[in-house]
Amino acid sequence: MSESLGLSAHRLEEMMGEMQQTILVNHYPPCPRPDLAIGIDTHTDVGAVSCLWQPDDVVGLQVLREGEWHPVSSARGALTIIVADQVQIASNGIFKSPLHRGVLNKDKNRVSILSFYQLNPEQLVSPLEDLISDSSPPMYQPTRFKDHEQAAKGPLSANAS
Ligand SMILES: O=C(O)CCC(=O)C(=O)O
Ligand SMILES: [Fe+2]
Repeated sequence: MSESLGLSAHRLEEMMGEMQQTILVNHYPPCPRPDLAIGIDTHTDVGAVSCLWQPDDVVGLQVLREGEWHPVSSARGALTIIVADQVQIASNGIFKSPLHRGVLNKDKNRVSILSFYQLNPEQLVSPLEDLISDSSPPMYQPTRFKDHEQAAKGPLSANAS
């Protein structure tokens, strides 16, 4: 990911500092009225990146793009990588941390397994200097991970001004 921004291979990782991995297993039981209920409501992931494994063929992850919800299916056995907020900040908005949600299914169980890469609570993340120029001013202020986690509600907003 760093190299795709024209940076050295570990630049994003260095900005994130020592990360810890949190594993989460979600179970979505069948729901007779999926139109009236939600599994996991709209959010962005707050850490660096999230790896999602959907072991069943039941699609439940949706991402919001241009005002529309799109299902995200994975090839069998494949991991889906979700860019999270800290990579959006460090890349100065080039990588986007998508709004997503988990929806329910009428007659099928669904399990999703996630590995979140979280930061040390004191870790300070700011847009990488190499990505800042007169034409690309910083979109975010340096923010400690614990403060971001606390404030995280809804979409990540540009707050450098
Ligand atoms: O179950 C899913 O596919 C998404 C879960 C999710 O977004 C989360 O736990 O943060
Ligand atoms: Fe999520």
